[in-house]
Amino acid sequence: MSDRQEQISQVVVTAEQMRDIEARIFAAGMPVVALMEKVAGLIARRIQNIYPNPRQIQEKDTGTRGHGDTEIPFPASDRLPVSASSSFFSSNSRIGILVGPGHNGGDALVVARELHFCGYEIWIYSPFSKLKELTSQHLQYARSLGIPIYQEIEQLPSSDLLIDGLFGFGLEKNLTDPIASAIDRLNELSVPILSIDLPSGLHTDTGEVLGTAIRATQTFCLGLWKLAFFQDQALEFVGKAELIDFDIPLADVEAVLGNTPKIKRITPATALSTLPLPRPAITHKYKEGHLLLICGSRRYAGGAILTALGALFSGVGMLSVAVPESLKSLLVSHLPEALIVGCPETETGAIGQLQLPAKTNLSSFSAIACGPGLTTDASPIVQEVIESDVPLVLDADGLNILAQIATIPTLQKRQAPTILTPHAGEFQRLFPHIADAKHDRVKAVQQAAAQSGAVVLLKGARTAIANPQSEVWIVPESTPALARGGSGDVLTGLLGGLLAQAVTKHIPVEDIAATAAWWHSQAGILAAQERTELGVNAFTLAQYLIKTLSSFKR
Ligand SMILES: NC(=O)C1=CN([C@@H]2O[C@H](COP(=O)(O)OP(=O)(O)OC[C@H]3O[C@@H](n4cnc5c(N)ncnc54)[C@H](O)[C@@H]3O)[C@@H](O)[C@H]2O)[C@@H](O)CC1
Ligand SMILES: Nc1ncnc2c1ncn2[C@@H]1O[C@H](COP(=O)(O)OP(=O)(O)O)[C@@H](O)[C@H]1O
Ligand SMILES: [K+]
Repeated sequence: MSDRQEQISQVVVTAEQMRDIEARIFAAGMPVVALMEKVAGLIARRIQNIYPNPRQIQEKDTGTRGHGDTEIPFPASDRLPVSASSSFFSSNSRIGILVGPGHNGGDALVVARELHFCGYEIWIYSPFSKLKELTSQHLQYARSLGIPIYQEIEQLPSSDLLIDGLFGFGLEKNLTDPIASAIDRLNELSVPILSIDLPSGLHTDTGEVLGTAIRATQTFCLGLWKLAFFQDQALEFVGKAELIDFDIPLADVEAVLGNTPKIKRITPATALSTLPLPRPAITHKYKEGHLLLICGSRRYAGGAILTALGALFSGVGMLSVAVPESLKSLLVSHLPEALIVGCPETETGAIGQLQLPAKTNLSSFSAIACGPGLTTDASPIVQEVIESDVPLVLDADGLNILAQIATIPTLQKRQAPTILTPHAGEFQRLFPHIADAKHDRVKAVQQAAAQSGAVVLLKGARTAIANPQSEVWIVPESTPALARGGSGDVLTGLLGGLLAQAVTKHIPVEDIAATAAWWHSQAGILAAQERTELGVNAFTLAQYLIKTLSSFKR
């Protein structure tokens, strides 16, 4: 990947930012019509690559080279094998093109024309009577070529693939009938749908469904990643997401977003560069961070083991684990290398008092991670660590206790860095006044971090991390295999272990939170690839952490 591609792949934009970036390109002299040709040309070639026309394949096999036999500038890796690709199309490789009133429709019409010339059988669905001028011209030309055009949903012939160019980032208000019910009917056809730029009907920034939306099998996001692609609620509409890079100059991106964009996609390069690797040759265990984990109760013993395993695989120099006395022997048997601190417990089996080894206090540790499996009976312990001056990760019951004692005023008193790792339910308890949590996770996490002064890592299908300056890091890919009890405990341990190392190496806290979340998701992805989505229990996930890292480092 070139430096430019790497930088582009980190960028995430809102509709307004995308409009401003495009406006700069047009103002600099790039004709709108030329850009549309370029973008749609790339889309058309990509479609030929993924869904080769069986007629072309036949011609190739028999040595006759027909029109459209141009070089395809994409790797062939995701091209279907010839036999499979031939069978993707029933017999006639028929593609239906859905055309909206704006330039998303214009893009779709250029794709229609190009695929028509490549021998695909094309029909067009154009339900709007008023089109933008350029779109209207492309429709007129398509008509002149004899491509059938339908206005009514009832008239549509069958197809093997639909290309959705109804709306892109220009959609602003809710869709209403008749287009809304047409979209519902298109979704019911059980034909694969490839959306151009964005599944039509989704809000470009929040990913909310504006009335109704196309359920795409695959979406080609044009130019720069739009924010909707990383909002959980959009994922079931987006399908497989891919960026079509059409050479937006970095200078224009920077002019609109500034040198440090507010929202960034975490890439392998950014995540790996934050890891405390390589280790200096001359070091010792206390220089590589000392993490104190405070977790577990008689009721929740397993959570303590999982958190400790996550920490173990972070590579942290020293690991101490404070648990209720009755869990000590269990923890020792699972983690012979950790220092297990048995603590006096309450009647209910929660940690009643932190009893650290002689000559040790909380300030002896580089970082503390506290919460998994504690139960809310451990409230005094959580208050004690919050009052300490040690960098802190709070999760699970640590967060529930924080919510009980008032999140924002409590955190504002802290001097050392704090990372909160709530899932959506815990987030709601911590920040009940943040109304955006349900319809805009990214905005919600920004607000939570700004108000509390903590780094907030909001877990979900696409985990988002924000710092108090409202900068956001997004984990761009993950797997639902992680939706299992205990996966979050592994993350807390991993993050705690990385934080302890980061503190000694002066790595920014928010960067290490982003790296931990990315690593955790990648381990889930690799484990799911090898074991299916059903085979990734939390214990297994922890075992995949190091394997994942070495697969990237190779
Ligand atoms: N200018 C270009 O040549 C380029 C075009 N691109 C494409 O252009 C798209 C943006 O184009 P536009 O700004 O024209 O916007 P869209 O094509 O996304 O949609 C806007 C059109 O839909 C109408 N509309 C909006 N909300 C509606 C509603 N609720 N019900 C019915 N009609 C509604 C508007 O009146 C307008 O005509 C991008 O998504 C992308 O596909 C760019 O990606 C690449 C460069
Ligand atoms: N649908 C999903 N896709 C990807 N990751 C998910 C999904 N659901 C949950 N996760 C991840 O799994 C982990 C679950 O953590 P959490 O809710 O704290 O569970 P637990 O407390 O049982 O460990 C988080 O890292 C979260 O981001
Ligand atoms: K679209």
